[in-house]
Amino acid sequence: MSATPRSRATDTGTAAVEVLDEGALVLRWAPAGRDPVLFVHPEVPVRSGRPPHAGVPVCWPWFGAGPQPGAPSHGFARSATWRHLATTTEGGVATLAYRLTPDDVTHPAWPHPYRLDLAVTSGEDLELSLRTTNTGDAPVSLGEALHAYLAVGDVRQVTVRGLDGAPVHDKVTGRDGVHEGDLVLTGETDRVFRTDAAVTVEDPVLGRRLVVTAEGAGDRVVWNPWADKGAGIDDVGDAWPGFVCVEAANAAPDAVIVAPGDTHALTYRLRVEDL
Ligand SMILES: O=P(O)(O)OC[C@H]1O[C@H](O)[C@H](O)[C@@H](O)[C@@H]1O
Repeated sequence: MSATPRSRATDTGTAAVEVLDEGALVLRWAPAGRDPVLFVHPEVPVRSGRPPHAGVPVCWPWFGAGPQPGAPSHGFARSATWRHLATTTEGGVATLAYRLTPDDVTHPAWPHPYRLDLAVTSGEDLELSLRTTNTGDAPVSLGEALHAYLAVGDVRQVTVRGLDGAPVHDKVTGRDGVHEGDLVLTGETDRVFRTDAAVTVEDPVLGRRLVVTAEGAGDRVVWNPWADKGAGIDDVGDAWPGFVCVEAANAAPDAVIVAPGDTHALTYRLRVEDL
């Protein structure tokens, strides 16, 4: 059995946060007095060498299937061990800084020089800022996502708001269209919405509303595998009703081009409100 990955936990009294060095994955976050906001399977342990379906995986430098056959789903950053640069706390807010460069990991499917920085800020809100710097001398194409697993009481009872009017690609049916109204999930859901709108998840079971805002990302992805597909994912299994992924992404064909010397920033913010 593989080892438990190294994690860093900080509780400022305002919020508690835990981040794994592997994937720079925010595994847990909860403002003081609140239930956990991110999904983690209640019984299946997180293990080294296997990116968990939990917390906030960093998908980078592509989203979904890779540019070459055999390239890992969602890129190579989520299975790499990032360098922890610092943890600082000030006024009840903790910030953890992580970095990844080609000295740490490369992949033949994306053979470009880069510097990737993730700053995780845990206070009354959770904020993740993912900054990609092109340190080479040619433009690069970048796909990415901050793939948050939001913990909910029962995914069948939540209402996802904010997507009305957005062009949508349904990865389950292969169809394109325009989304109308609120989104209520009634089966396997895997949709890429071309919008940068704020998205809220109203959860009557836990009596709370999760508010997601993001910048630097042209897409919002909503995913839940439902029972059949969930059964084939060992750290989802029958816990599938306990989350909905609301991801901020630049998914193909909305990958971004980063010019030499430039930095592209993707920021994801999460807030909890009472219903
Ligand atoms: O199992 P993974 O590689 O972590 O991917 C989990 C899911 O991530 C995203 O939400 C994609 O849109 C889905 O198509 C994919 O199934």
